[in-house]
Parts: sequence; structure tokens; C-alpha cells
Amino acid sequence: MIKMQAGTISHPQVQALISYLEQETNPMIVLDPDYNILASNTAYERQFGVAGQSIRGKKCFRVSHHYDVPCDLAGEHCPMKKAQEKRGPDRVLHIHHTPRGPEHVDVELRPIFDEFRQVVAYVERLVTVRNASARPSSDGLVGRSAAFVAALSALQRVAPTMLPVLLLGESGTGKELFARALHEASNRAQGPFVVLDCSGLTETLFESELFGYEKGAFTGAASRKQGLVETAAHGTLFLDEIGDIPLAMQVKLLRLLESGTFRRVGGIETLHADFRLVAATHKPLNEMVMQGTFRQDLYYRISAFPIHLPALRERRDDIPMLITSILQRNETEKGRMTIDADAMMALQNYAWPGNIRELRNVLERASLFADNGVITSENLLLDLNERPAYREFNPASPSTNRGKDASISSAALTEIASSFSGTRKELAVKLGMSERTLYRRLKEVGLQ
Ligand SMILES: Nc1ncnc2c1ncn2[C@@H]1O[C@H](COP(=O)(O)OP(=O)(O)OP(=O)(O)O)[C@@H](O)[C@H]1O
Repeated sequence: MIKMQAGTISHPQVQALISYLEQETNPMIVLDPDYNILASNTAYERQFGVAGQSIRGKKCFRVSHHYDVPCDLAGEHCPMKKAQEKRGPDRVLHIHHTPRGPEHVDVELRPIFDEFRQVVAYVERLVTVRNASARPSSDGLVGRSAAFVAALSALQRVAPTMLPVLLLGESGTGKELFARALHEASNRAQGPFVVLDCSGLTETLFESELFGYEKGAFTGAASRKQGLVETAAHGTLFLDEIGDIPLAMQVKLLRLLESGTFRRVGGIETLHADFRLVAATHKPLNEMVMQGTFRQDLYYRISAFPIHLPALRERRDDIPMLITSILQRNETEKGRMTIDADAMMALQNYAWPGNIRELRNVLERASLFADNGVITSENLLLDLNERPAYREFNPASPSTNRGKDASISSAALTEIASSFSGTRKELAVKLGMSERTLYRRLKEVGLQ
């Protein structure tokens, strides 16, 4: 504990504190209880400093947010307020202005007490989040809406642990991209990220994919094959559409998770698994547990840390940034497409039952019609009357887990699929859903 005059911190004491913080590789600043920045370490200057401009004496909310008032008065979570109330550290994910533009920053504030237990200063540690961008970007996760930041904040908290994570979100909300970002933010980032799509797998295929098999285990098993559990050693295993695993296989998955061991199909050797589990589904697993189609014990095993990924209509503020990012990603030698204001407005007002995947498809298609490089509303083909598949979609009653396919009735799907002459891939693009989702829906309506 630093000894000082009651209720205040002296200049030499601030200097002592900051020379101690110089050892830190993370950017750090010292603040007084009135939001004034007293000092910063070199790592801060390097990452967030502007040449020739000192932040000393400035208010933290002005420097980081360009606000005129503290964060809580601007409708945000203020970590200083919280740390003061809790009389302990507080951590929050904020979007900060930096010399590079807006960035997601993980902020932790720790109060410094005097000998009378009065808070005399705070030490703030800032860690830039590298796996998501708060401005348009040519790769990875982008977003800055409150719903997106809530999901990202949960990802940041859980990434360094070994807890299994369950990603819940409609089709096209970015579950796979999120799972990858989680892996990259974890201690296993140097290890492999292995994906198993559980939809449409038969029981035997699921088992041999997951556990591998020995030579001669079944007809056609000409040599030993390593399963995905082995491939994921020291890394992350992502089980996509876990709600589609048949009951008989759920037992085998549960056994693997509980014992941490497995055997290759046709093998006798017990092998040790070493992976971090991330699972995803668009299905309401808790309802499936009640209906008896998903095992309760497995549900408890995989849902230790559920993260809800918002539908695009729950994060409309992100649409312009996502559009810019997608157009940047689709840049060709002819240059980058732009979009006019009317088209931008139409896209912001649309319901997006197919979420970001549908947005990407709409933009790709519109780009083909935009002859002068500017996408207009005529190029979007968003007319609901011409797209009966979306007619029954009701954005007023969004259900978190129903998925886009819930918005297309089986009758509408049958009607469209029966009269469609292109390939399944083209039909998926037309409907704004993944090929995988289309495959599952066609199977359900008997059109496989
Ligand atoms: N936050 C985001 N920022 C940028 N692109 C995104 C974001 N989320 C998703 N995408 C893009 O949207 C598309 C769909 O994402 P992804 O395949 O991860 O969704 P999904 O939820 O796993 O879909 P499905 O359940 O149908 O497999 C991808 O092209 C992905 O790059």
C-alpha cells in the first residue's frame, strides 16, 4: 500500500507508481478520482499516444471517447464508477478512439487506497482486442453495436479458460467465425482449430470422423485413419450444429467429454483427448432436452458458458460497417464497389432472416448488376413480394434460436425448390442460406 496524505496522491507517489508500471508490457495510466489522467507508462505512449500531445491533466473520457461527460453519463458502463462502488477492480470492453481509429479495448481499473481506506487513485490497464474490429476490416469479425460488444466481451472473458463454450445463434450470424476468434484469443491459439459439422452425419460416419478408425475396422478401411479428436490435440474442436447429433451418438460424445478418453473404431487402445470444446447450434437445445431429443447430461456438459450471437436485425447499427467490410473483401482488379445512400437505407431496414451470410450474398449479386461500380437500390433485388420465401418472416417476434430457416415455411421452400432449375449452391444463394442449411431443410421436406 502506498503511504500518502489522506485522500490525495502526491506527485512523487504518482512517479513511483508509474516507474513501477514501466515494467508492464500493457499500456497503463494513473487517474485521480476526478477522471484526470496523472501519468502514463511508455507502453501506453507507444500504443495510444499522439506525438507532441500530452494526455497528462486531461479527462480520461475525453481522451478515450471524445465525450464531454463521464461514460456513465453518456449511457455507458464507467469502470471507475463501478470500481469505486465495489471498492475493487472492474473490467469492461469499451470502444476507444486511438490514433488508428476506433478499437475494441479491454479496460481494467484498480483502485489505490490510502492508509484510511480512501480511494486516492486508479490504475487503468488497457489491452487492445485483436480478434475483432470496431471499424471496417478486410477480414475477421467486425462490429461495434451493443449486442455485438456483449458477445465479444463474453468471448474475451472465457477465451483464456478451458470452459466449453456453446454459441447460440441463427444461421449466418457468424458462429464459425466467432469460434475461430475464440480459439485465436485462447492459450491454444498455436494449436489446430478443427471443425466438425454435425448436421447430416450418419451415426457411423460421425463416429469414424470423430474417433478415427483402425485398418480393417470395416469394409473400405484400408488403413488407419486419425479422427478429428486426435487432430485437435492441443487445440480447439468446434462441433457445429451440435443439436443435430443423433441420440445414440450423444452418449458417445458424452463419454468422451466425461472421461477425456476415446478409442478408434475397431481399436482397443484407449487414447487421451486434449482439446478445448466449442459447440454451436441454431436450435433451442433446452427445448430439445424437454422433448427428449437432446440428452440433459450432455446439455449440461456443453453449455457451461453459453454466448448468444445476435441476429443482424438486433445489430442494425453494424450494417453499414459490415457492408463496407464485405465490399472491401470482394474487391476485384476492377476496383472496389461503392453503395449509394438509398441502397444503404434499404439494407439497414431489411429484416435479414439469413443474417450476415444473406447480406454478403445480396451484395455479391448486386455487384454483378452495378455496371458503374455503384450499387443502387434497384440492384439489390430485395422486393419481398418477389421473394415469397421471406413473406412469412415476422421481425416483430424474433426468436433467438429458431434460425433463418424457421422464417421460410416448408410450403414456400417446396414451391421454390421444385421450380428451381439451377444447382443446389445457386438455390442456397437465392434463398440467402448456407448450402448446409438448405440441405437440411430439403431433407426435412422430403426433397433431398
Ligand atoms: N461479425 C462479423 N463480421 C464480419 N463478417 C462476419 C461476421 N459474422 C459473420 N460474418 C460472415 O458471415 C458469413 C457467415 O458466417 P458463419 O459461417 O460464421 O455463420 P454461421 O452462424 O456459422 O452460419 P451457419 O449456422 O449457417 O453455418 C461468413 O462469410 C462470415 O465471414
